[in-house]
Formats: sequence, structure tokens, C-alpha cells
Amino acid sequence: MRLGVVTLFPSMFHVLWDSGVTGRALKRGIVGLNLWNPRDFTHDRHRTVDDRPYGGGPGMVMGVQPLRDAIHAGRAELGEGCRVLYLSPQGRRLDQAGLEALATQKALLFVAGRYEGVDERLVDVEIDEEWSIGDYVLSGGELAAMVMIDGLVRLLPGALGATESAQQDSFVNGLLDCPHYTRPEVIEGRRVPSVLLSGNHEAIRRWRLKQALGRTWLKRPDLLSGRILNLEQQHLLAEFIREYQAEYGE
Ligand SMILES: Nc1nonc1C(=O)NC1CCNCC1
Repeated sequence: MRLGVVTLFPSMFHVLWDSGVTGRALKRGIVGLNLWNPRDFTHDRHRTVDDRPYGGGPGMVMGVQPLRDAIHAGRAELGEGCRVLYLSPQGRRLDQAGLEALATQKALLFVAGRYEGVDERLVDVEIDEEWSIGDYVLSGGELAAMVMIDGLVRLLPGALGATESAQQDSFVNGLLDCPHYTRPEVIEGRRVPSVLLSGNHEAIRRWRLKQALGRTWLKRPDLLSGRILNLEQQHLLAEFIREYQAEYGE
């Protein structure tokens, strides 16, 4: 997969090369990442990248010509088949299913807005999809782009090592993750669940699935609504609920 970002702050993206899953994937060539800065496409001596909004009011808007030229440069490099994604609170709310759909694309160009945003006509003409990482306002689209890039890269074949892929499985099935434990066996008098020390891999698998189902029921019941559980999942969730209600009486 080839990724590109149009951003006024390219240095923010160095972290993706420096560490973790994304750093390894980039080094291995599993994913490519190029950056285009609208400031490099300015023609005035002050290298102006913002402009005043028609109709007045506070704040500025991203200048059209440098942004448009940067997007065109990105499209030219990534190929006309690339999907151009604009990060904004008006976009489709990001979730795992959205990441999985995007991960099937050959090339994505993220446009990270700054100031009050981007001229609506550029959005209409240059943007294929608008995406949001949540209902709040950030200073720029860069962190949103990095969130999406991190979530996407994890889904690419070969990006996760063997030890990490299990973590991936636990959420990809649309459930919250099960609890995790490591040494020491006792912390503040609290013990590791004995099943995890049993060496019985089937019992451990069922326990983890039961915990994932139960935590989802408790914390994000919306993820379960409309979802068809198989017989094992129905049995495990019912068992979790019985035990929870017996312990907490609710
Ligand atoms: N939430 C968001 N998900 O993606 N982008 C988001 C965002 O807040 N963008 C800012 C909106 C105001 N202008 C600068 C960019």
C-alpha cells in the first residue's frame, strides 16, 4: 500500500518512521509514505498558505492554490487510482470496519487541514472521502491522519509480528479486548486468573472470549446490538451475565 499526506507540518510524521509497527512496516516496504507540504507549492515571497474567508469572521482558510497543487502532486505520484481522504469532524466516523475497507485500497492520499478548514469547492472537486476520528475539534488533521495510518498499517499482511497478531484478533471480531496479565502473579493482593496459569489453551481461549463478550456487554452494549452470536458466544455471554449478576446483583 502507498500512503501520502498533504500537510503543513511534515515533521509530525517522523514518529511513524521512528517506532513500532509503522516504523517496521515502512522499513520492510510493506507500506510507503510520502509527504507534500503546500508551502512548497507557494509562489509568493512570504510562502503564504492561508487566506481570508469570504464573508469575514474569525480565523483563516487554507489557501487554495498551494493546497490544490500539493494534492495534484500527490495524486500524480500515487497514481490516479488513489483515494483522496480529507480529515474533518464532518467526515464518516472512523471505526475498525472503516479501516478494514480502506486497507483494501492500493493508495491513499490524506489531506490534513489546518485553520478553519478547506474551501468547500476544493472538497467537492478534489476529495473522494471525508473521515473523522471523533466528535471533537483538533488543531489540524495531522493527528487524525496518523491515527488512521497506524490503524491501517496494522491490517497489512506482514505488518504485525506473530506475537502481536493475537491482539489484533481480539478486537477485529468487533468485541472489546479481553483483560491481559503479566508477571508478577500477585499485585496488591490481586491474583492472575488461575485459568491463565493452567496451560489449558482451549480453556484459556474460552475464558478470553467470555471476558471479551462480557466486557462488551458491560461497556459497549451497542457493539452487540444487531449482532448474531454463535452458540458458543451465546453460552459464554449468558454465563458471564449470570456470574456478574450473582456478584453485583444487577
Ligand atoms: N475530529 C477530527 N477528525 O478528523 N479531523 C478532525 C478535526 O478536528 N480536524 C480539525 C478541524 C478544524 N480545523 C483543523 C482540523
